[in-house]
Amino acid sequence: MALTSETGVETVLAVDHLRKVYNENTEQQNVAVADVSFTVAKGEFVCVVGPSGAGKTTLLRCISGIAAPSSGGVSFEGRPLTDVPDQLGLVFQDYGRSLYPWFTNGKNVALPLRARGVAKADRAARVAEVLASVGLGHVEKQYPWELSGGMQQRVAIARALSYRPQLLLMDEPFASVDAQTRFDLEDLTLRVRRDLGVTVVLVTHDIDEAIYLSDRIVVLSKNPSVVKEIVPVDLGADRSQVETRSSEEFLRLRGHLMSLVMPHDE
Ligand SMILES: Nc1ncnc2c1ncn2[C@@H]1O[C@H](COP(=O)(O)OP(=O)(O)OP(=O)(O)O)[C@@H](O)[C@H]1O
Repeated sequence: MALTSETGVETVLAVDHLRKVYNENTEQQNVAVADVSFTVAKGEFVCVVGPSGAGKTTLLRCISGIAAPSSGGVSFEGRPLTDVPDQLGLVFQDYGRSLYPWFTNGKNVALPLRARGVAKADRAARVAEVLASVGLGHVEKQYPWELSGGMQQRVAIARALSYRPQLLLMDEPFASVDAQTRFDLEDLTLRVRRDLGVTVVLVTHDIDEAIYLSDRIVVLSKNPSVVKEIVPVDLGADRSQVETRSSEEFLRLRGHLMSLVMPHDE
């Protein structure tokens, strides 16, 4: 049964005293995540920030069920996570390696649907719908290498959304594109999240990006990481790149987050 928070909103994800040690009990032992706990409510947008090497990617691997925690755990919709759940969409930084160059964009988007046994006619309709939702209805028959980097990442986002996930996990998804494309992809992600009601957890190095996108920001300490602070972002539902980023509240949050993640504060 799904848990509910004090506010009565359903908790989709609960990370409970998660610890991840690589190469445990060997000379190469490395505590990547020391002790991290937080929850994510249904429909919420949560960003995870922290210094380089803090264990952000490791945390996301554990949340997605790709890697097993050394201790502590993750619950998804009230059930302990033991595998990669079907209701999960994943988007990584490296779209160049996540799309298959020998498949058309449409076929790339259809892959998870095939894996889940969705019938051919439904697959075709779903692919067309989801590519249109990221503004790429016209590239279905083309190949990834015929598109710009930003367009390829939109195809990767469409693929993650194709099976209508409850939870979208994104690891530095906009780090490999230029600044203007990055703003466009941020706005696309906010729109998709609003239209589909999907819950999002996104890892980023970029404090401004985290503030622009989030309802709450989980700030990790330097490695081995613990949660330093969970910062609520009270910027309203309607955000715009120019106005939101120049608002007083945005600048206040930026100052606060900088003081949390800068090395002198450790
Ligand atoms: N597969 C692995 N095997 C062993 N150690 C690993 C592995 N993956 C990551 N690590 C180590 O775990 C620590 C945390 O790495 P991780 O990539 O999770 O951090 P990060 O916060 O995402 O880093 P960055 O911000 O630089 O991308 C680092 O010391 C890294 O070397």
